[in-house]
Amino acid sequence: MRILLIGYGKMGKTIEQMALAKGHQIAGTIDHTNADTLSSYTPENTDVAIEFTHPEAAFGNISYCLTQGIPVVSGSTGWLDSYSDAVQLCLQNKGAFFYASNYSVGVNLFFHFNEYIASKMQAYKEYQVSIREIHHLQKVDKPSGTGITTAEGILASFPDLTGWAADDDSDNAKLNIISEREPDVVGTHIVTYESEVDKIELGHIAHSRAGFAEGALMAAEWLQGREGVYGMKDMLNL
Ligand SMILES: NC(=O)C1=CN([C@@H]2O[C@H](COP(=O)(O)OP(=O)(O)OC[C@H]3O[C@@H](n4cnc5c(N)ncnc54)[C@H](OP(=O)(O)O)[C@@H]3O)[C@@H](O)[C@H]2O)C=CC1
Ligand SMILES: O=C(O)C1=N[C@H](C(=O)O)C[C@H](O)C1
Repeated sequence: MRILLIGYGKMGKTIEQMALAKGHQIAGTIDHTNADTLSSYTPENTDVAIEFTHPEAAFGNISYCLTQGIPVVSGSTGWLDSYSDAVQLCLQNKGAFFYASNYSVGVNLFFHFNEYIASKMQAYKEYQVSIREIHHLQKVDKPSGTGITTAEGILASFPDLTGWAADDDSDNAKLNIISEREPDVVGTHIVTYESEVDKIELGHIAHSRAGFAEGALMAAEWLQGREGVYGMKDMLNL
């Protein structure tokens, strides 16, 4: 595949290495220094775009790909207020759009187990549930996209909770997502159910960015020849 890397930072560079090792070609790379060159990419020179940028840039990049007919895989977080607009654009243009807050297969298994555990734990009101996410100091958004997806998986089974709160345990009707930033942490997510007498935890710790890159490349390959809006549950049959 000829892959356009929109975002050539930590993720873009990890995906580039892995894509080349698998025999794919890099159609081009986009960062702040050459953002104006995005308009030179079309389905004639690009089979798929993989977009890992920034909350402010993601929707514009995805919109460009969908209106031009370039299948797009995005992993950017912090822009999901515009997700339904991206879905509309994809459907209007008969395009192909794949989105995941986290491309690691391990995290998607964690999401699956999280939903199952929440469906059991909702009956045990003595437990207080919370989420903790820990990331590197360069991360610009909080809570993490993965933290929010984890919260949504819990909230589906907890009708008494009215939503999630970012770093705020003052409202017991909200699921608190605690965000911590520490040097060099790739991505850690922990769900805790705590009572007076004990504690149950489910966690995922990423050792490197390889799992994210592998999943994004798998999604780019899987998206070839498809039309519509997809996520990891579709690809992994979870
Ligand atoms: N879904 C998943 O599995 C994962 C998602 N992520 C998410 O992916 C995103 C990127 O992460 P990461 O690679 O670590 O971040 P980096 O900061 O390392 O890289 C971001 C890249 O995007 C470029 N960029 C930012 N804004 C613009 C813009 N307006 N126009 C063009 N290029 C732009 C930056 O360019 P420049 O360097 O010139 O500023 C840089 O090349 C984040 O939202 C993160 O949360 C991260 C890991 C896994
Ligand atoms: O910014 C990161 O690094 C990561 N971002 C994603 C998120 O916000 O969930 C995924 C992963 O945890 C790494």
